[in-house]
Amino acid sequence: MPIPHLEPDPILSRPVMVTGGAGYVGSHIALALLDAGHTVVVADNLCTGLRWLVPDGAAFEQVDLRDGDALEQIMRRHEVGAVIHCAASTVVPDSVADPLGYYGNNIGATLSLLGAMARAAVGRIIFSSTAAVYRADTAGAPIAEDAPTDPLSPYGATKLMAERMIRDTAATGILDYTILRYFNVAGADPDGRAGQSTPAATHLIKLACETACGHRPSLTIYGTDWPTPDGTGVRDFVHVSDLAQAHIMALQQGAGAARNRIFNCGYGSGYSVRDVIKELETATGSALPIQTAPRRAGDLAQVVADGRALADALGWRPQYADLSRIIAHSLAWEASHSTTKRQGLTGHPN
Ligand SMILES: NC(=O)c1ccc[n+]([C@@H]2O[C@H](COP(=O)([O-])OP(=O)(O)OC[C@H]3O[C@@H](n4cnc5c(N)ncnc54)[C@H](O)[C@@H]3O)[C@@H](O)[C@H]2O)c1
Ligand SMILES: O=c1ccn([C@@H]2O[C@H](COP(=O)(O)OP(=O)(O)O[C@H]3O[C@H](CO)[C@@H](O)[C@H](O)[C@H]3O)[C@@H](O)[C@H]2O)c(=O)[nH]1
Repeated sequence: MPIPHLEPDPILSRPVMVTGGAGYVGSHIALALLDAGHTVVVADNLCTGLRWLVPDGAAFEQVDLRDGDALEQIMRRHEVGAVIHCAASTVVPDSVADPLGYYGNNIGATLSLLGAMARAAVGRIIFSSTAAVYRADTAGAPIAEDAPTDPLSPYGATKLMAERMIRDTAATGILDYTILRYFNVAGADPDGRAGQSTPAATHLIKLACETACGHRPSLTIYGTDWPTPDGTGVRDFVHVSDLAQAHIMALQQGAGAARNRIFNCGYGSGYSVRDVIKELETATGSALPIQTAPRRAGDLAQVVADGRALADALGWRPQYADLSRIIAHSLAWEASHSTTKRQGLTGHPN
């Protein structure tokens, strides 16, 4: 059979813009892009991001995405070919307290970004979405991409609306998209180049590692009466470096298998809050100080991905699908970057 002649994808020879690239997930994506040989431009207003998390090899543009004119100029100046859109306000309870702030930032930034992409003829977007778009009563069994959506929180609603804006824009033919719905992101770069340093983070593994390193007095377990094997919440923790690889694959297959698709990003395995605590205690060799409290408003018993589509369609092969490695990498980052956290500094501690 003749071997088909595949044209090189012209988008891939141009720089990639990472919005939110000074944040937790975006900084790992920027590193993975650089490792894969791409030219990277980070666009971030540093509202929660940290300048020192932007890798040295990436260009940095401090810009609020809602300033569409500035964004368009940056895209033109760098000749950007594709955008990985991670920038957002991300804390679920904050979105309940301040829905208009969340709609303003997450919808406003995506609207402005899509407009700038249209004007600057940037033809591909990879979007950071979330498991929080799914309807709450789908939780229990692993969730596939065709499960019903109906977000519980304003945060989830902003992400679902942004997905819709992206799909409607793609339908006009001016760009292609891949939407990645992340489950619970955790871990840190295995080589210690990046990790979660967001001030006032709320994620379980981050807070557990802060407790293990003595930066907070105890970890609170929210709810011990969930209908799960040990009574605590169950989640699908995905290593941030595996997640970053999913973005590279989506970008590189954006004209093929990833074109105009939605994928869950999770391993399909659930671990409870108590599993996380046990794993951390094994890693440190000491007991973690713990308190218990009632269920947190808006929480679900179990949220686990059916992640087969990403593996089947794009060939995603996670390297760190193992809670002990996720915790080891998180702990190493927390221990080595403790100075920043303790002193509330924004500069790099080293
Ligand atoms: N961390 C998770 O568990 C998780 C799970 C699901 C989805 N996500 C999504 O992944 C993305 C990244 O999340 P993260 O955990 O890295 O959060 P983060 O807060 O560390 O990063 C967000 C970044 O976006 C920047 N930003 C926000 N609004 C901006 C604006 N208007 N203009 C320019 N920059 C702006 C911030 O400064 C920050 O650097 C978000 O879209 C989030 O919704 C994260
Ligand atoms: O101090 C803590 C923090 C969390 N938990 C529990 O740990 C689990 C995970 O909580 P958390 O790490 O806060 O993540 P989620 O609430 O599951 O939400 C995350 O995962 C979603 C995707 O599933 C994303 O959309 C959200 O942005 C992200 O915060 C839940 O059962 C919580 O009740 C505790 O018991 N104690």
